[in-house]
This record gives sequence, structure tokens and C-alpha cells, in this order.
Amino acid sequence: MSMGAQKGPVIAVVGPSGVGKDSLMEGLRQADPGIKLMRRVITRAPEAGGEDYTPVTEAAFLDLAGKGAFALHWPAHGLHYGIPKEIESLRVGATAVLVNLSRGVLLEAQDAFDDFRILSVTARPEVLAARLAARGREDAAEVQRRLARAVKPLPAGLAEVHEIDNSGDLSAAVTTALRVLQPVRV
Ligand SMILES: Nc1ncnc2c1ncn2[C@@H]1O[C@H](COP(=O)(O)OP(=O)(O)O)[C@@H](O)[C@H]1O
Ligand SMILES: O=P(O)(O)OC[C@H]1O[C@H](OP(=O)(O)OP(=O)(O)O)[C@H](O)[C@@H]1O
Repeated sequence: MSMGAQKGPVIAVVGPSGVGKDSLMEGLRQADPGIKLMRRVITRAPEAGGEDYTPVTEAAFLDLAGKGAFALHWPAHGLHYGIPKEIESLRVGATAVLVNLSRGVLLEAQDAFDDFRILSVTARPEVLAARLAARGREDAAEVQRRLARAVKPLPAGLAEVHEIDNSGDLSAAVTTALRVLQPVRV
């Protein structure tokens, strides 16, 4: 890193499956090219659709974790997810780096990053169900399991949480999110 290079904050985007985390992140990047998205390492089959991710086998994931390659990693939905330590270099010169995290790793993330904020995305339950069905990445049984964990609360002790309702138009949620991120810009 060059002397004096500015590091953008890490913005965790969290909320239940189908709420629109990835859509909101993509909308924010399109609205401001200085906003970067952190690509996750996931033990999900390649070409499953949705977000841009790095697909790996379970053995490769465990090897990477063992080598200390991840700033954060966690299991969910029968998969493993990892955030490579390269997130720190992505922050350099960025307005912000957005990363899709489990609600379960937020306290750990708050300790891991020196400038950390949270966008907590919400939508009405019937909206979640309709969106997961329409997305079509998971089968009906997996959709039901995801809906069952939709109400999981955020942990206590988080310093900065901004709630964004994405029950309506995505563009409205993007506009609201840009507004709440405004004060963090330098
Ligand atoms: N505001 C919105 N209005 C309509 N559809 C939406 C909206 N936000 C997201 N979607 C759609 O809902 C589905 C789930 O969104 P996604 O971004 O994959 O959610 P998440 O990453 O939280 O699981 C996708 O098919 C997406 O296109
Ligand atoms: O502990 P939770 O807050 O419930 O989150 C569990 C997992 O769900 C999301 O994954 P993913 O983006 O693969 O699924 P989604 O797009 O259906 O939310 C999120 O990024 C976590 O990895």
C-alpha cells in the first residue's frame, strides 16, 4: 500500500435469504463505481447463478481455511463461505467494500475490520417467499429451510446498524442505502 492510501469501510450486507442482499449490492455498485463488492469463496456448485463467487470443493475450502486464507469464514445452508484476506487490498482507494455476511459472524467481523458498518436488509415474509421461489436457485424444501431462519435476530453489541426495507422497488432501497452510507464517505 502506498503512503497515505485511503481505505474504504467494510459494509456488511445482512438479512434473510431472498431479501435482496445481492441485488442491493449490485445496485449500489452500479450507482457508484467506487463501491466494490467482495467476491466470496463458497462450496457451492459452479454456475449456480446469482452472485459472482469463487466455487471450491469442500476439501479445497478446508485447506484454504487451514492456511489462514480467510478473514472470516462460516458454515450455513450446508455450505461453507469464506471471505479472503484480500478484502483489505480491495478497500484501498474504494468508497466502500460491500460483503454479504451471515448474521452469525457480525461480532467477529466487527473485531476483524477497523472501519465496519452494517446494512440490515428487511422485507415482509410473503415477499421473501415469493422472491425465493422466483429466484429458482434452491428447491422447495431448501426454500422452506431458508424461510424458517428468516427471523434470526442480529446479535447484541453491534456498533452501527442501518436498516433498509427492500419490500418495494429495488431502486428505492438503493437510494435509501446510498443516503445512509453518505456520512461514511470521505
Ligand atoms: N426490490 C426487489 N423487487 C423485486 N425483486 C427483487 C427485489 N430485490 C431482489 N429481488 C429478487 O429477489 C430474488 C432474491 O434476491 P437476492 O438478491 O438473490 O437476495 P439475497 O441475496 O438476499 O438472497 C432475486 O430473484 C432478485 O432478483
Ligand atoms: O446466518 P444468516 O444470516 O441466516 O446467513 C446465512 C447465510 O445465508 C446467506 O448466504 P447466501 O447469500 O448464500 O444465501 P441467500 O442469497 O439465500 O441469502 C448469508 O450470506 C450467509 O452465508
